[in-house]
Amino acid sequence: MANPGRDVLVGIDAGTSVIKAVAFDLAGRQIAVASVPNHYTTKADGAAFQSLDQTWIDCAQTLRDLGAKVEDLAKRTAAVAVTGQGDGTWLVGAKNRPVSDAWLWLDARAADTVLRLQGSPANRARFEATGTGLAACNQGAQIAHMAATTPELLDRAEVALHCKDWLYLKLTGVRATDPSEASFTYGNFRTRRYDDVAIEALGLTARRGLLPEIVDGTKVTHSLSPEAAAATGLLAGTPVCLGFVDIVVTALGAGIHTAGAVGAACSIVGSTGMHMRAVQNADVHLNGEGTGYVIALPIPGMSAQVQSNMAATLNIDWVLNLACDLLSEFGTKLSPSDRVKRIDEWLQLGRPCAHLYHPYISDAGERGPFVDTNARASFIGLTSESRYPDLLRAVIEGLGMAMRDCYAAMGGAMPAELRLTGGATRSRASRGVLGAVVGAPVRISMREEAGAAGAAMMAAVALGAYPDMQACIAEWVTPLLGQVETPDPELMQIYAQAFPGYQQARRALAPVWEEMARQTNAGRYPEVLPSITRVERRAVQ
Ligand SMILES: Nc1ncnc2c1ncn2[C@@H]1O[C@H](COP(=O)(O)OP(=O)(O)O)[C@@H](O)[C@H]1O
Ligand SMILES: O=P(O)(O)OC[C@H](O)[C@H](O)CO
Repeated sequence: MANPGRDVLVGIDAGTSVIKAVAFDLAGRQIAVASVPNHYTTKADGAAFQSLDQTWIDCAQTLRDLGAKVEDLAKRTAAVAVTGQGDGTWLVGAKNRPVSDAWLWLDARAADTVLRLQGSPANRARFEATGTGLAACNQGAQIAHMAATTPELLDRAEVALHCKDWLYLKLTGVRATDPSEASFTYGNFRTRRYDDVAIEALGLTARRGLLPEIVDGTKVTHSLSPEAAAATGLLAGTPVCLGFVDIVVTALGAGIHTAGAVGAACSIVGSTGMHMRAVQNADVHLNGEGTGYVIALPIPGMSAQVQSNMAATLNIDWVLNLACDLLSEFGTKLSPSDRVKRIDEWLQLGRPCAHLYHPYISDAGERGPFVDTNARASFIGLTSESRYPDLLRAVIEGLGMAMRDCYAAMGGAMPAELRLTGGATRSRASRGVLGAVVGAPVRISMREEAGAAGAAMMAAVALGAYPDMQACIAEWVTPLLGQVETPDPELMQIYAQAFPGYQQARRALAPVWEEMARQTNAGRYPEVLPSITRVERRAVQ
């Protein structure tokens, strides 16, 4: 290590719901966490945006709060590593000032542009290079949409960043992105560089100047600037590591790749669902439909083969909110933690496979294993006997069905072991359902903050605390993997029999969603009932 006496690594994970800063010792033991809620706004036109300045203020706050929890944090910090929510567009202009609010991965405004680009003959070549299907959440699609609709925004921009890149810029003054976002958006996962074919297929050759330098955080760090030191309470000159996108560093921390584990896969069941396995680049399977992501891992020559459900726990929140809205009409208020506590009870009361639920609750539709902005959630099989616990159970089963749909589309065998992380995997009952639907034994990690840990692991490798990532995994990840939880064979059979119906129904519903979207666009149906306002997490515009 370059600096003896510096015995703490700080990982920042700037997520969609929460921004966290976590302190670890050099062997990966968690010391303390500080967090603040993230703020973003959604609008009826599909917009989902957040303020760049506020994101930096929130991030700096978590670092100061962490400093209040860890004695002598500033002097002891060997490095800071930053990861964050992926996709989206964070435009920065002159003097490193934001050009506008950031478009998030949840933003659906680029849907028409995605359809146009998908229809172009160049799209397959783009997919073969990036390994990534185009969806409205991708920065490439969003910038192509801006180029067609609001080119003045791009004219004012000097660089197009992602969330973690913006925080890296605020921490170090360096405009950069990492190999994972660069290659799945505009590049080639094999070379981890930008690719002319991919950029041209998006129609963005003329805007190429917006793409920043690619920095591999396992090899290169930059120093914390004096301004950032003043804002965060850390010392100027502290090395800062630009982490890969949160999806793969979370998977790294949660055990996507450990020595000798054959057939292991990793699912993050958070706001969004990310289902993936670590493969050698030569073994990546590029499907005929051109969907999914291939995201470089911070391990040489390896990528995560990913299929993603746009919404995972957002569906659980929706069904819980439904109950809470009704209860509050009758004067009963349930706090968010009260609601979550009832999940297990309702899950036990609900009848297995009483209904089918398609968890496409996001306004942006679905992105894996099929891309359809018009896709919408639905229950199938309601009867007069259907009760609330049945619905709650169907929602969690639906997350499992969507997960199985994703793994089935990846090519090769279904997972031999499913390593789970994210809010919905906290309880054994929910894990039991998810494992039984996918038909795989489940394992969770004792690691509480997998995303921040994965970023900190990159800093540990960059500083030379480990000879390579494999050695770091052996100390930070493998020992924390919990017992194997075997799913109930009877449940597995019930779900295996129901799964073809789940797929058949979602295929059959596609023209219905299309027609509904047409009607909505024609103004026939109001987007939201006038009495119900959308969740405005914070008014930033
Ligand atoms: N026991 C559970 N079973 C199923 N879903 C859960 C459970 N606990 C939490 N969740 C879901 O996970 C979401 C996020 O949970 P939480 O862990 O509090 O947040 P985060 O993942 O952002 O840290 C909750 O809003 C809920 O939808
Ligand atoms: O912020 P979270 O939900 O942890 O991660 C979001 C992903 O990076 C996003 O779904 C990428 O499109």
